[in-house]
Amino acid sequence: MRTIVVGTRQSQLALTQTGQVIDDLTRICEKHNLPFQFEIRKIVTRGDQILDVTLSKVGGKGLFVKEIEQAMLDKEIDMAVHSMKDMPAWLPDGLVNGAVPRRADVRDALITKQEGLTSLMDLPKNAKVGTSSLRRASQLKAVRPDFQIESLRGNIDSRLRKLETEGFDAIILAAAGLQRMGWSDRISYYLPADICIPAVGQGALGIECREEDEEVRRLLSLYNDPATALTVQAERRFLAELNGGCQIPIGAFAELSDFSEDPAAPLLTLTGMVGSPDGGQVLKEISSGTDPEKLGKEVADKLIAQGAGDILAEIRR
Ligand SMILES: NCc1[nH]cc(CCC(=O)O)c1CC(=O)O
Repeated sequence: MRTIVVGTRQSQLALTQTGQVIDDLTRICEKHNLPFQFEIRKIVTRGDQILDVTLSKVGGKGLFVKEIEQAMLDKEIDMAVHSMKDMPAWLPDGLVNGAVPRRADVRDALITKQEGLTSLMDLPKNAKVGTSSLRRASQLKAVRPDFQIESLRGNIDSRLRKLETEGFDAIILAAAGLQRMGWSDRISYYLPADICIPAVGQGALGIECREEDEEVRRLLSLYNDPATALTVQAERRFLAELNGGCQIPIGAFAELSDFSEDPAAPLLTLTGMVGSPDGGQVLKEISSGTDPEKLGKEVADKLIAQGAGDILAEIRR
């Protein structure tokens, strides 16, 4: 019996996600009679150590995954469960994304003190809104230029506490994280994905493993959800094309249409956005196609033709 060591960050969300993935994999092993058991190894990443300071100032992509990837290359762990949106667009040599499980909710959610919200227009004038995501700030300011956007850092649990202690009218979090924690009753309003385009990979998980580990790869292929994998592939190609990390106001989400003519090559629709942090400019493009790589590149090219490169250059300066 092989023990597969699963690396994870030690935030509540990371531990919950890893536990849920191990439960799913255990069920798959029972069903297919595979001789594996699982063990969790907690790893502190640089991103966890510097949650209080401005992450974008520290720079670098993959602040939450680097140490975990090194442990995998060093064979201290065999696989790792990541939030897909924290994964850099490129993986290091020797590692692969072995499975993309079925995606949860892709949308961002508003958590407010006021109840019964039916739109962003229901929030008071000059509302103080907490988010450190330039992507969220840009898209909210585009609809409500009066919003006072203020930085909000930390794990999901500490961000929820800050809604009360720091006097925000609203904070924004990914719906998926709250749902996985069993806290979806805190959500007052789901932001429609076409108004606030989610982060690339939002709501999805990525299970990373060593390229040469055939046993683990075979197990993970049984856990992969092909539809989610295709949509995430288009979004990530889009991100790679714009050379984006999570600290840049870029968003994208892809959907599979079920009215496809050819079931072997389902039709994907990808919406992408690049915005300025003050919401003064929000560029959006949408395209459809069957090849996720071509589609990701096509939407990125259309945004660059609209001037997305200038917005991104200004932010990276
Ligand atoms: N950037 C942090 C992060 N990374 C993954 C999630 C949870 C949602 C997901 O898996 O997409 C969150 C929290 C948030 O953005 O609210």
